[in-house]
Amino acid sequence: MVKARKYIVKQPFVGLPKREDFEIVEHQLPPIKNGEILVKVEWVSVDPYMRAYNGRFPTPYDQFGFNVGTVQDSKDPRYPVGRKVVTHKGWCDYTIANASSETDRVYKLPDLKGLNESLAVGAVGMPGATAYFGLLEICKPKAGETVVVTGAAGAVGTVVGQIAKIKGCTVIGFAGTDEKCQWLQSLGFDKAFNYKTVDASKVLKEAAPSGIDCYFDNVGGELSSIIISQMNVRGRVAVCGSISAYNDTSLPEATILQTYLVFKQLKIEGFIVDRWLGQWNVAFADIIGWIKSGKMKTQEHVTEGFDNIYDAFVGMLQGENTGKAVVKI
Ligand SMILES: NC(=O)C1=CN([C@@H]2O[C@H](COP(=O)(O)OP(=O)(O)OC[C@H]3O[C@@H](n4cnc5c(N)ncnc54)[C@H](OP(=O)(O)O)[C@@H]3O)[C@@H](O)[C@H]2O)C=CC1
Ligand SMILES: C/C=C/C(C)=O
Repeated sequence: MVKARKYIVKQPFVGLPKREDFEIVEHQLPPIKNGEILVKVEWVSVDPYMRAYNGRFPTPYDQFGFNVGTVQDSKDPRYPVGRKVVTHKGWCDYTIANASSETDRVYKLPDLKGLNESLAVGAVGMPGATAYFGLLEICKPKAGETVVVTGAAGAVGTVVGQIAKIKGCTVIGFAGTDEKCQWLQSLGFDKAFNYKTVDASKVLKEAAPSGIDCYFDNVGGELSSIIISQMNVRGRVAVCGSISAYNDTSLPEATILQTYLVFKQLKIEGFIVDRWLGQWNVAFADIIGWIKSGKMKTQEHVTEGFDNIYDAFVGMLQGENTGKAVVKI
């Protein structure tokens, strides 16, 4: 019998999630049954969707999310002892998973060719696939076009901007500190602006005098309205998320965008990365190749310790991370 720990969400979040919204529960895992594996978790991911999806589930629920671990015991021959796996079993130190369960979402760790295993919840995981398919399938950027990305210094945004550079675009990022903006420029972004201090409308007119062709929207809100208002005819917007509003308790006032959508004939499309679930490996192979060849750089914001997952989560929502926020268990 293995003693395990996990985080349970006890009550719906109101505004920024509070420590008391969670409870750490210690429990004995039963012996595994046929088709199950026992996994020792090594890396846990903290992501914005854990906030965004909170209202959809009745409480209490086990905090879901991707993690990386090693199979310790197995009654599934596809996943022998020692096999590295990704699961969606969330914030826990040991877990029992079933690879045939849609919610457990077990898959073999991709061949990372020597890269850090934690990347399997970042650039070579769900966030990387989000960037890859959202940009390439919805924005469809062409060489020479101008791409803007918000949330640019985060897990998804850093990959979006670097893929756009690889595709020959001019890339403008928005992020929440001057340090993040300097780092983005060191990655090859043509311009990066601190959305908290600049006049976004003004800096965009200067940085993209011929207008914006593609916008990868991670944040929503007024910043996105300003960006969309400066798009070129037939511009494409991939709406990935709206983190600026996840902690809001009331609907904010909104700029009317229809004028721009109509007269600029914009295409604006929301998406969930699972649309391309069967093709994630294609994204992972390209991203691993770009990292190995030096065309793409990754950075992680690592928090140590199971007891600190809540702090890592709230820190990420408040912008403490540069690159992907992960927790080492
Ligand atoms: N559609 C899909 O399938 C998916 C969507 N997403 C979405 O992509 C977005 C980015 O996720 P991810 O890369 O994992 O997270 P990040 O690594 O970017 O972390 C979140 C970042 O959001 C920024 N942020 C917080 N509050 C605000 C605000 N009020 N305005 C602007 N930015 C803010 C912070 O950076 P800063 O310092 O710059 O403010 C923070 O670091 C989210 O909206 C998420 O929900 C993610 C995965 C899949
Ligand atoms: C799968 C993730 C979705 C969002 C909105 O973050």
